[in-house]
Amino acid sequence: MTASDRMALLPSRTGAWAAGFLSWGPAGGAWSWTALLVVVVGTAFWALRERRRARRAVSGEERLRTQWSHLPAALVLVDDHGRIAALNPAAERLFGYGPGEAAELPVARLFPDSTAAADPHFLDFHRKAEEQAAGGPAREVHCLHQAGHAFPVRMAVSEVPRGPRREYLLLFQDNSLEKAMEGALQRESRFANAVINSLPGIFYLVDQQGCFCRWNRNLEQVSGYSGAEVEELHPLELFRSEERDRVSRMIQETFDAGASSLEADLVLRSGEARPFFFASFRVDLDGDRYLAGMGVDISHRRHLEEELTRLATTDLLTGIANRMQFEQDLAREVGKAERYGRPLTLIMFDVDHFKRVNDSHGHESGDRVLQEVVAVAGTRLRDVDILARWGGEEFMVLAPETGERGGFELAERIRQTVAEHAFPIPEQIVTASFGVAAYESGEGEGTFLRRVDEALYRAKAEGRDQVCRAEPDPAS
Ligand SMILES: Nc1nc2c(ncn2[C@@H]2O[C@H](COP(=O)(O)OP(=O)(O)OP(=O)(O)O)[C@@H](O)[C@H]2O)c(=O)[nH]1
Repeated sequence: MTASDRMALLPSRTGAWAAGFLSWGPAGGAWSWTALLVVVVGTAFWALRERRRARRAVSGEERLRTQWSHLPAALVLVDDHGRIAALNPAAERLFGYGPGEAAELPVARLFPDSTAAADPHFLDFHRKAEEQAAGGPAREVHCLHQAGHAFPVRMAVSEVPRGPRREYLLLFQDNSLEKAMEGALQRESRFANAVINSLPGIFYLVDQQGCFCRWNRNLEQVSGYSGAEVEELHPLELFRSEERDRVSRMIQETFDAGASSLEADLVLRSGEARPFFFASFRVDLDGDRYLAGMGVDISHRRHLEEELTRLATTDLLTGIANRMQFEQDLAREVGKAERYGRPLTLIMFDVDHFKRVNDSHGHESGDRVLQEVVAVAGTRLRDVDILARWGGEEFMVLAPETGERGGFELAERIRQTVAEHAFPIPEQIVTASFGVAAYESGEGEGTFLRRVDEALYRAKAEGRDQVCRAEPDPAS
């Protein structure tokens, strides 16, 4: 098929014109073909360029529109009359408006009255845009949801030049999640503080430099130090100087082994020392180590323990040391006498014919006599001497730093005082018999006791109301 044939296929008038054009010319139509080719190719290039340009323009606009629609941040365009020119979908969702619903509304509708009341220039977006451009921070504001509730957001404003007029782009970042987390954190912190403050004892958290990081109200109330003073305190300052090594070791042990406990006296601001039980444990937090712990006031327990010890070691009738306590004292003093070669004397005495006192005046009177014997004997003793009830109507005096002669004289003084004392039992003289033994190096408590007992026995046998010296131990 020739070109003419092809043209013939075109609609009649165009075909006729084209067929004429193509057959015109000196080269039998060849020039016309070339010209046509140039025109067609040129037109095609022009059309292609225009199409690309148009496509570029369209795609730029589309891209903007896509970004406007898909940006997670909420954007509101406001004209210089304070009317909303446009909201992106994120803004519509944030403020609760349907598509296009908020257009043309006054922008003030997006904020609660309280916001404007708090800042009369709040709606002066020009000023805000200038502040923002000068590096001012995005501000936290409250916005108004279409449903009527206010919510916190962060707002940044920028000015968009639009010919002689201005528009403002408001960018909102919903920080309600941030606020909710902040609130949750504050609640957590309040909860932790409430727990710490409701602990029955004192709570402390100390870092490795020995600074108090946290503590509860009890610590301030019990110690008498204010919060500001606690901040300046080193934990060791709360203990007596002689206990600081022990406390220091506990602190080290806690950091090394993870936990430890100790009983020590807490020295209060007033200077009073109060016994506490401390249980501490190590806390590893963000690469740092802390010592956390609790201290419980054990004054009551300590008092009960002391009371129990007193009851266990004291004779209830007379209030002096009982036999168990005396045996401990004797062992200790004998040990000292052996170690330092110092003199030690033991006196044992027994109320004479005490059975008769009971029989004649009753057991209660007998008790009173025993109490008065102790009181009377006590007047003759030094502070270092130990008076104890050995059992029944038998008593012991242990006189450290006292030889046989001094011990004999002491026993004689006690004997005389008892014999001269007016006991509350009419017509009956109360006397006592005494044995005295000076400690012999190496004999031990057993022999020492046996010798003094034998001396007392002799005093009884030889007529009572007298003092007898102990014989030396035949085995020594
Ligand atoms: N009231 C009273 N009597 C006690 C107590 N302990 C022991 N007695 C009495 O002390 C008396 C001791 O009597 P004896 O051992 O016979 O000795 P004594 O009568 O003192 O005679 P001699 O020791 O030989 O001079 C007994 O009657 C005991 O009941 C006490 O705590 N209170």
